[in-house]
Amino acid sequence: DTIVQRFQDSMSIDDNNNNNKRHKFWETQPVGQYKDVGDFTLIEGPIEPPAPLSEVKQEPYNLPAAYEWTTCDMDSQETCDEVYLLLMNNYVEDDENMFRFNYSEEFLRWALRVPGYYRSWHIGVRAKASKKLVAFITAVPARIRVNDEVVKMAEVNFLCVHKKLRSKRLAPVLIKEVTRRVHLENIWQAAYTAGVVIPTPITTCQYWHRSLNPKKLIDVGFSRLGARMTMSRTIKLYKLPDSTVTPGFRKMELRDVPAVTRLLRNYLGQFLVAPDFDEHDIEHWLIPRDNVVDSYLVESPENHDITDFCSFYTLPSSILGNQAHSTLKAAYSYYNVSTKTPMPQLMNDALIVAKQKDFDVFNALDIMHNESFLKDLKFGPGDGQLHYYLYNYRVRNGMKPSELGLVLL
Ligand SMILES: CCCCCCCCCCCCCC(=O)SCCNC(=O)CCNC(=O)[C@H](O)C(C)(C)COP(=O)(O)OP(=O)(O)OC[C@H]1O[C@@H](n2cnc3c(N)ncnc32)[C@H](O)[C@@H]1OP(=O)(O)O
Ligand SMILES: CNCCCN(C)c1ncc(F)c(N2CC(C(=O)NCc3cnc4ccccn34)C2)n1
Repeated sequence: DTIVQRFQDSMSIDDNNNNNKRHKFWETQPVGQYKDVGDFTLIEGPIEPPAPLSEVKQEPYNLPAAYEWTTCDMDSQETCDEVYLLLMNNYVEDDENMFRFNYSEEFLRWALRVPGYYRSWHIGVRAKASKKLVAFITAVPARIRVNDEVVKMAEVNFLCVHKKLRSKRLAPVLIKEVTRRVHLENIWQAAYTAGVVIPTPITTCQYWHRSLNPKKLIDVGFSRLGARMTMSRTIKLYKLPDSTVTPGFRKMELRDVPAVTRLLRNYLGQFLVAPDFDEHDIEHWLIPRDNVVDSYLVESPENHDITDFCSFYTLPSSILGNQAHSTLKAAYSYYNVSTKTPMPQLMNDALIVAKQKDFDVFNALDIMHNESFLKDLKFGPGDGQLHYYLYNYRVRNGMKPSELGLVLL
């Protein structure tokens, strides 16, 4: 057992070629573990059975003495302001710390007050002395179909610890507390996404970006001038018509909910993992809301059938340390269905509307059938990957992004 051998052992990647990072918290959780990858004896479905509610821990987990739990009532303007500011100053940044998500207050109310939501799942941590909000995590109920099983799940999001309280193992406490509160409602599975790799992604998606305001994107460092390209040539390359081209293309309205529900349920049925939306869900998630979500459909001029649908949500980013621009206005592709209008034409109309609304960039993941329009419509691959996770539910290995029909905010 020479020094060299010990060094080699420490540097060895473990047997199934995953990074040999220790996950002291995630190794204790009912999630696919790295050692399970490639083990085809494991069957699809829950990893642990539900526990009797009497066995669920009744009281909250312990926090460090200086901190206390708080439930964030998003109906309260004051609390909503606190949540907005915590996230605006401490939420997800890109690897070069040039941008930070700036979810708006109306977006947060939309994302959190969903049909059947539990206020107790909007969890904050305050410093006892100052009452300052220093951490946050949320869950909302959702019915997610995995293959042929519709499972009641919690969608977990907005996990955030103030920059000054990082690397103190607070995140595992927040995750255990939201898990406990979800268990109290007799729900045993969850879905979540993250830019980080933890045990174990069910699939990993690539972000693609379509420039709408290339000059600003280059000025702020979001994109770079292409080789052998001038700025004027770049602006011309991304130019879009002033108005949409598809006959019957119009904004979605309340009266369209039944038809859009049928269209979207039918479309999402083909993916391995997808939401099981009913009309109430569709009304909440897809009726247009200024600065939050935009939805359009194609109503056939002949017989008034609704044949196609497209939608995107508004998620600006703060631009950190740029004199000329403070905000990047980004649209994120949401749910799109094409049964008559070719996907590239439908999504080009979405780009045209986004440009009309002064968005700087239109982002899309390579999930569902998005690959069918990404290249045609001049999207470029981004540097950000988004990993999808299920908690306490095993899916068969090697799911592809194109088999995924779920978009989290
Ligand atoms: C049945 C119901 C179940 C419900 C729950 C389902 C699970 C939900 C899971 C959450 C879904 C969230 C979905 C979103 O919101 S993804 C967006 C996450 N938020 C941000 O990135 C905002 C900026 N960053 C921060 O605020 C902090 O860095 C956070 C809070 C992220 C970590 O704080 P900090 O940096 O101070 O670290 P620590 O010392 O406290 O803790 C270190 C431990 O935490 C693990 N870690 C780090 N980042 C993440 C992450 N994004 N998901 C899961 N785990 C994460 C890490 O691997 C390590 O564990 P292990 O590697 O040693 O094992
Ligand atoms: C938990 N909810 C997951 C979804 C949150 N979403 C939208 C997200 N999660 C991770 C990402 F990697 C990401 N990307 C969009 C791509 C992008 O635009 N990258 C440049 C950029 C501009 N602004 C920011 C802010 C933060 C990170 C990268 N940024 C990469 N999007």
